[in-house]
Amino acid sequence: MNMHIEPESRKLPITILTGFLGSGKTTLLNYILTERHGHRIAVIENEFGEVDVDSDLVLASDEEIFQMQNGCICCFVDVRNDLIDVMKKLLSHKDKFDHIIVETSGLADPTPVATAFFVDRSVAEEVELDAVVTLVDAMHIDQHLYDPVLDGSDNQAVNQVVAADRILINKVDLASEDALGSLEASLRKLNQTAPILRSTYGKVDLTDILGVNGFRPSYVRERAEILDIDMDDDHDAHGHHECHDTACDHPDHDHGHHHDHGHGRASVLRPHSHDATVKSHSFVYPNSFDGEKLATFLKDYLGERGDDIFRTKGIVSVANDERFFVLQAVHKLVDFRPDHSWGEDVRKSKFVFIGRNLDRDGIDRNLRACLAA
Ligand SMILES: Nc1nc2c(ncn2[C@@H]2O[C@H](COP(=O)(O)OP(=O)(O)OP(=O)(O)O)[C@@H](O)[C@H]2O)c(=O)[nH]1
Repeated sequence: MNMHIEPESRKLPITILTGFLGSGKTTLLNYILTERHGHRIAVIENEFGEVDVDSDLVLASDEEIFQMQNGCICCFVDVRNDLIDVMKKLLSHKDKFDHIIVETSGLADPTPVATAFFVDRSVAEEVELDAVVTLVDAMHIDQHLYDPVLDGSDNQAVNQVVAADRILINKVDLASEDALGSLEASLRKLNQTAPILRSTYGKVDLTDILGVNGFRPSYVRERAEILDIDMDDDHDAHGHHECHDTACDHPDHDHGHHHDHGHGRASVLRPHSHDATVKSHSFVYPNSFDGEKLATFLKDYLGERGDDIFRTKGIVSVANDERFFVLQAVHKLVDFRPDHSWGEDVRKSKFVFIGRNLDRDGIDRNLRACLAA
């Protein structure tokens, strides 16, 4: 008898995890990766800033983690093509996973990321978007939703809320019940349909955000049209590149001009303007720091300039201490604490500062002044 075996019909669900800088995406991811939930998850991360800090902060587990650091996932068609390449690799051993999470950088618009999965036909046949999950920092979101500097240009904090299929207000421990109520009301004005959930340190019932089948393709199609993204064209992996990210300071990226290596196709991505005033600067030092001096500098400096400096992260080697220290700051809120031992790893310290009006030389000078004698 001739048996006809059906090809695997179930598509691999993808969650796009987004949210402004410091909203708690990595925290939620770590919660997901360490929680027993029955899903086998692969993670694709796109970090903002050329020195990778996040991979040191994601808790190691059986899951597979792929870093994509060559630019902003929503701006660069090349990066979205890389996403497709990573996806193809994952699909080649898809028996190992039953869910993929794509964590966008904090300044990304999730819509161009979502469209990437429709553009490549071979991938589109095998995956389906489960939901765009947007984290909102209960303490800091207002200053980004109503950012006066962005008057008239694309506001990614707003876009992230508008595109959400699930909104997770995180850091509820830092906001009053009244503030949470009015935040919910303003989020509801931006997005009438997405369920709004609350969490502290990303702790949420995972069945509310994973495997929810909450994605709205019609919304993405509409928004793709506004962004001039052609979702019906089947692109080759490296066909087209438009670069407009003015924020990333990756050495390979020249943001002063517009370069387009199109091959005569219709435009794939019309430039959407990230906030050109937001920059990222990274610093790497081979020597160890005086922990107390550094902690004092960070508290004072960010206390003074933390309105403009949105996000600071670091992995720090502190003299006479076996452990590496983790720096996590969101605006003026600084957390600097020891983590586990360096073990065999080569000690070095790396910092990323993201924000407006960054004084690169001044930060470098100040950090050097905190190095151990
Ligand atoms: N108080 C409080 N702090 C939180 C909560 N969730 C996360 N944090 C802290 O907020 C900081 C930023 O969290 P991350 O998870 O790294 O944020 P992120 O969205 O991944 O940041 P980017 O990668 O820069 O976009 C860290 O210091 C976290 O420990 C929360 O619910 N309450």
